[in-house]
Amino acid sequence: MSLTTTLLLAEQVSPFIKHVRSSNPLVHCITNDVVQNFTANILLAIGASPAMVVAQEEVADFVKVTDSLLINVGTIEKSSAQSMLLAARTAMLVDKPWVLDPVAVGSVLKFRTQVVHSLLSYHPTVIRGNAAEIMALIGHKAQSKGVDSQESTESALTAAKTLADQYQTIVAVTGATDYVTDGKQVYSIAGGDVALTKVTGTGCSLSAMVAAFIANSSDRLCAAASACYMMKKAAELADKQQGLGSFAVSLLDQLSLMENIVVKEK
Ligand SMILES: Nc1ncnc2c1ncn2[C@@H]1O[C@H](COP(=O)(O)OP(=O)(O)OP(=O)(O)O)[C@@H](O)[C@H]1O
Ligand SMILES: Cc1ncsc1CCO
Ligand SMILES: [Mg+2]
Repeated sequence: MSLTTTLLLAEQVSPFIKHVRSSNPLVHCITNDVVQNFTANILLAIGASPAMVVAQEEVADFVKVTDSLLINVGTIEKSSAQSMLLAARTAMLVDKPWVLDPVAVGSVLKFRTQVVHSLLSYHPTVIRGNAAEIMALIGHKAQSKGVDSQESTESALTAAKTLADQYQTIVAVTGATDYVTDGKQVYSIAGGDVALTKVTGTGCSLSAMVAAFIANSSDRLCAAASACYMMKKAAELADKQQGLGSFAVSLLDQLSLMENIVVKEK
């Protein structure tokens, strides 16, 4: 299976950034306890409206009135798992785009792995994960350390294409270079900064950004890739001199200031 990889260009990204700001999508987030606040602020910075609604009694009704849904299994428990399954099933039934972030899925953490496999049957629009997570989803052995990948995205590219084909979905596998594929086409996005791996929740928040970008979009592949591009570009522009705390704030600043991709291609 050899597919050509296309470099995503700045001019392809700008319309998606503008679309999110002008349409202000309501993004329903069922995400982990570590990243709730950071994720909400990142969504606000790009012009989306976050809402963290988790109760089993509420998720089905809420999915129907939102523009997209994010499910992230990072700190999954029995009760939140039921909410995730109900929300994903509803999203499929009412045709709402949704993103699955399969945090730390794999052989060690059996409960989340089982739930993630059930969630896959509800047809996620996009799966966004690091290399180890994407490899684990198709049963490949992958090196990871808790929530962090120790695999390159290049070694996960075949797994990403297989997964996209198998579930008729879009897979975004992120790392030093991000690859976004629907199994037919692959976009690659290089750059960013390694500082992104030193602040918790950048991947989780990127998954939320992908949810915002695919809302009300007819080109979901390019929309998902554009979200990846925006995160990398903001990290390049953010201040890395003052330490990681300031970097996290500066990343939010850069996302909030970005109206366009005005930076020259490398
Ligand atoms: N070595 C690297 N150089 C540049 N950017 C990177 C590197 N590794 C990851 N990134 C970027 O960091 C962001 C998060 O991706 P990553 O694959 O680390 O997600 P994750 O493991 O799910 O993260 P988290 O657990 O923090 O949510 C993405 O924008 C990705 O492009
Ligand atoms: C650190 C951590 N643990 C569970 S979820 C999460 C956030 C980054 O994935
Ligand atoms: Mg992750």
